[in-house]
Amino acid sequence: MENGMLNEQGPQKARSVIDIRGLSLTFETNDGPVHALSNVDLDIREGEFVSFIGPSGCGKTTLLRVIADLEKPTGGEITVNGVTPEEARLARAYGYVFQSSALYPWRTIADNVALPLEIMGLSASERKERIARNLDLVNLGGFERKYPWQLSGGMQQRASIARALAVEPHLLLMDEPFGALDEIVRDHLNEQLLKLWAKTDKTVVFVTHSIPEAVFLSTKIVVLFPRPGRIYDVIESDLPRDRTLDIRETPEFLKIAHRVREGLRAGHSYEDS
Ligand SMILES: Nc1ncnc2c1ncn2[C@@H]1O[C@H](COP(=O)(O)OP(=O)(O)OP(=O)(O)O)[C@@H](O)[C@H]1O
Repeated sequence: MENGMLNEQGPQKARSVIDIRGLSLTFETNDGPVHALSNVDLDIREGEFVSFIGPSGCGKTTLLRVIADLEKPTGGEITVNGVTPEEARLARAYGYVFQSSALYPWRTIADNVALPLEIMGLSASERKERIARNLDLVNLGGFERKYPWQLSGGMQQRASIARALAVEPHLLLMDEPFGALDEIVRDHLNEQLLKLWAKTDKTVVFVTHSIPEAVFLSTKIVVLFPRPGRIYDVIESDLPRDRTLDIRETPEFLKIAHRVREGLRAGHSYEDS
């Protein structure tokens, strides 16, 4: 089963941001080759919120890292904003949010957000303005002088999102940013992230293990399969873009969640349990 329901509301006509054709990546290891990705085709358009979901080891993080030019593919084609991932990285085309917040404990929240801006060579006044604006966007205004260890896990992740946003990329790459948080905090951050997405009109690529998270957030859900890592299903969501958590009780939501679960079941092996 590949390529599903067509989305009448989706941004089909929008500009292509990520274009992937026949992409493969094989890691050579002491135990032989690991086919992390095999023959992946994917088109991500401006303004979409795309989630990668699949069993452990199916290549979700690897695919995100290829987009970010943190891994080189061994076959196929990929463009990001119409150029190579390396050119896109050098042009600071994306912000990257890691699984753990990856904030520097010896820097205040403001100084953590400032770091990429210092590397970009922005002036002190421009840095200050961007720090304030992006901390406000994630509701962390007033926490500039705190150190990461003085904040909760959810606040730390919001700070790392502010840091990724501060370079003002149109593309946000997020690798399980809320995976380590409890469900209530995760729900709250999911809502905030959707609001932020609506407000800033970014393209988001988001890795998750959670079906409700993927369905709640996404305009498109990509279900991956392991050994070798490949795309099993692409689901274009027909949920309205403007959503609140209540939508999770609706038949439309449950229908999509069911289809994602079917895909995950098909790709799951009991070795993973
Ligand atoms: N640097 C590496 N060297 C060798 N093998 C690797 C490397 N990085 C990833 N792999 C392998 O590639 C496959 C895909 O890994 P990846 O981390 O992308 O999966 P994932 O779907 O993100 O998994 P998880 O959900 O557990 O984070 C796995 O079999 C993994 O062991």
